[in-house]
Amino acid sequence: MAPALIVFDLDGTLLDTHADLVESLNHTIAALKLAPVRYEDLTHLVGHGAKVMIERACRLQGHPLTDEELPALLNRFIAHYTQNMPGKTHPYPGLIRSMEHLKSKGYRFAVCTNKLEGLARTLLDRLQLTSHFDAITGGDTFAMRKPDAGHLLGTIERAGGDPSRCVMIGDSINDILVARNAGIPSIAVPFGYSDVPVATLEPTTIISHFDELTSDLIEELLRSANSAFANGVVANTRHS
Ligand SMILES: O=C(O)COP(=O)(O)O
Ligand SMILES: [Mg+2]
Repeated sequence: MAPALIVFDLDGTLLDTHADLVESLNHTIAALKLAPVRYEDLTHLVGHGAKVMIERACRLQGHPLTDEELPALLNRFIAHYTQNMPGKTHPYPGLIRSMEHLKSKGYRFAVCTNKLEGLARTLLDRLQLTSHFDAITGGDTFAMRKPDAGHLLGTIERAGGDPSRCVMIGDSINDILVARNAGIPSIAVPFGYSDVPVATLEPTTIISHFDELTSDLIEELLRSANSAFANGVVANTRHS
């Protein structure tokens, strides 16, 4: 049987990006003389792409944005974030070891993030991680983005994967929803930026450290998902 494709979310799943996101976001909103946001605010701000993050941060600090204000702020964010990459950003503990191990068994990897694709690529390049992934797609790669199934299914297609041999791993609601919408099992990690406990998102399973991301776990998830699928327990959304 073909080895599975493991599709990762980026912010809060592959990489601990919080320090640099907070720094660039605060640099961005300082242009409007708004007070800085805190790390704790990120759970509510991150996961829907940079535009939403900037809009929400401004609203949080008492300044709802007009459509005219957003483009300049987005450019300010992109410039600052790009210039400082990789900054303090680093892979979560055990990630590289787990990927190397899974790779040696033939597993393949892709990234499906709502970050702008260009930012995701530059960040992964500067951390020398790009070569691990057969596809990297962002919130602006397709006409739709997470939680729309099309973003995940498009990522799988670009990686040459088979949707019946894929799992999605992420830290927040959009990751769990995109997997459910695409008919693919999900693994949640609790160390990212969800504003609710990840168990309440009802992922297929939860791992609290990448040491738990083993081939046994992945094969078990795929077996259960495919038998539920074959028995008609879950809707056939995979190829819609
Ligand atoms: O909000 C973002 O920039 C992206 O977040 P994600 O990598 O968790 O999808
Ligand atoms: Mg995330």
